[in-house]
Amino acid sequence: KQGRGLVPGPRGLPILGNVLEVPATKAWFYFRTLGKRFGPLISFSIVGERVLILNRGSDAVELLGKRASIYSSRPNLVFAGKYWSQNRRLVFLPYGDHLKHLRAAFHHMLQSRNAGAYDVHQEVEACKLTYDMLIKPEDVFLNIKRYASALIYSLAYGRRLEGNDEDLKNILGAIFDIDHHVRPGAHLVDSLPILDKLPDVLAPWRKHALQGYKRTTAIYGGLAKDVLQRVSQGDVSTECFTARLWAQQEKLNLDDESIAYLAGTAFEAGAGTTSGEVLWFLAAAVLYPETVKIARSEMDAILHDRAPMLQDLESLPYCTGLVKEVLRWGPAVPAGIPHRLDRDDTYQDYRITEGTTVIANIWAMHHDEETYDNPKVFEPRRWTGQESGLNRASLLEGHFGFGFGRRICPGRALGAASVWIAIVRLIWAFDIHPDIDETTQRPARPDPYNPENWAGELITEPREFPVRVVPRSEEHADAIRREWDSLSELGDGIYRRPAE
Ligand code: HEM
Repeated sequence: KQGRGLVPGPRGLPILGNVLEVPATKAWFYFRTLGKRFGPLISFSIVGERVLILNRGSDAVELLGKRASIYSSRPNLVFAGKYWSQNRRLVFLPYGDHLKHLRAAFHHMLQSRNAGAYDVHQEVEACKLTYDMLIKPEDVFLNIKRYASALIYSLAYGRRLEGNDEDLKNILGAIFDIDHHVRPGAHLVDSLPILDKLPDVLAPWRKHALQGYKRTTAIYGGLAKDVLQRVSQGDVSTECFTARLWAQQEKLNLDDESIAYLAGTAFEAGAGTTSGEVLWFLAAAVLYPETVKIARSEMDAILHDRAPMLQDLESLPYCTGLVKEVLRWGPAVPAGIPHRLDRDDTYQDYRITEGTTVIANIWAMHHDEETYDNPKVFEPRRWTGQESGLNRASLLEGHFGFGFGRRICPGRALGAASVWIAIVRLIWAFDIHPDIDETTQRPARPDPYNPENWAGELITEPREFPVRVVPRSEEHADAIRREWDSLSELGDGIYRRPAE
């Protein structure tokens, strides 16, 4: 074969390329289907921009991982990145010094003073999740979303979400806006950056984006200033990302707005992903009830009725394998976040040109038969039985759910542990049954192979399905009520409880 051709892919129209073929929604399914015709690497163009799709993990490890020095940029998002975010959202930044600076600050922000300090937050909120399931069984999905939001809110702003519902409404509004504006095709200027050369009068979208920036800055800025005020009154004694940034503001060389956006970004990137994974667990529990039974017997045998804590993670290999399997089987970010290639490159027999947008189809990678045996099947045992056992770090290995190389998710350890404690607590306390689906008149089957069962585009979750989460016994329901009652009595000191 002659070398150095372009990666194969569907032939598109002149100028428009394949823009009319690529579906605007759930594109990871379409990209996987293309793989059946063209192989694991596929390329095409969209209005002049080259796009490379990676459907197999080993290619992503090579390109986005080993060659990270040139594959770590992001496509240029003029509307959402340059104007709406004023380059303060690190997730949209091209690779370079500004990104490195903000990623370093982000790491610093997540660095807890005390080992295990987040465990208390995660366990308190997981207890609240089980309590909510008891008292609001009709709100199964909402209870899980509330869990993830309350957790990130407490870590980011050092106080409980309860009683601060207005904040949650504002933050979710800001997330909704930004999500809306990054959708493919949302703004022509993102496909044709030359339009950014137009003067304001011919580019009314610019004003619109700047207003969005102002609105979001008021929300995130207000929350960050409030932390500063509470710190000065000696009123933030718990874990708090924002307080940590204020304390190091000079050393980290951050202006006030950057601090506000770093904490806001943690919320944007961390809440929907965490709840998305816990919700995919619900789908797995309905489709593979025997795995939940095995996990529960393991817990009962080892913990003797006690509710699981994060410190039990290594003693519960099947449960930990189950959580890892959730991260593989139902990735919350199925098409990753696009990377961009900074220089011409060659790979295998192919030429990949500078500026190519590289999409890691994480969902296809996780369902690739050459990588995993029977990938369609939810099977926790594929992760157990290794001699070294499973620990917190191994939750992050063997799959691609947290992305790649220099853009790998900086919140992955926190996210994986939050997903773990929520899932094992739910298994410990509740039976999960499918409810009758009104259209089919059969028990719901939220099969992830059907695009109809997915909600969301960048950050996803299973579309809501009828499910019942019922306490497994009156003793377990009582234990949850008792635990929550004693935690609530601690008031603001709730997260200071020594982890027993
Ligand atoms: C189970 C939960 C989570 C999942 C599945 C997840 C997944 C991902 C993925 C796939 C990416 C894209 C990586 C790439 O471009 O290659 C990403 C990026 C990111 N994540 Fe997460 N994430 C989770 C939780 C979190 C949490 C809790 C935080 C913050 C506290 C967070 C913060 C971020 C940030 C800031 C980025 C952008 C990094 C960059 O552009 O350099 N994530 N995440």
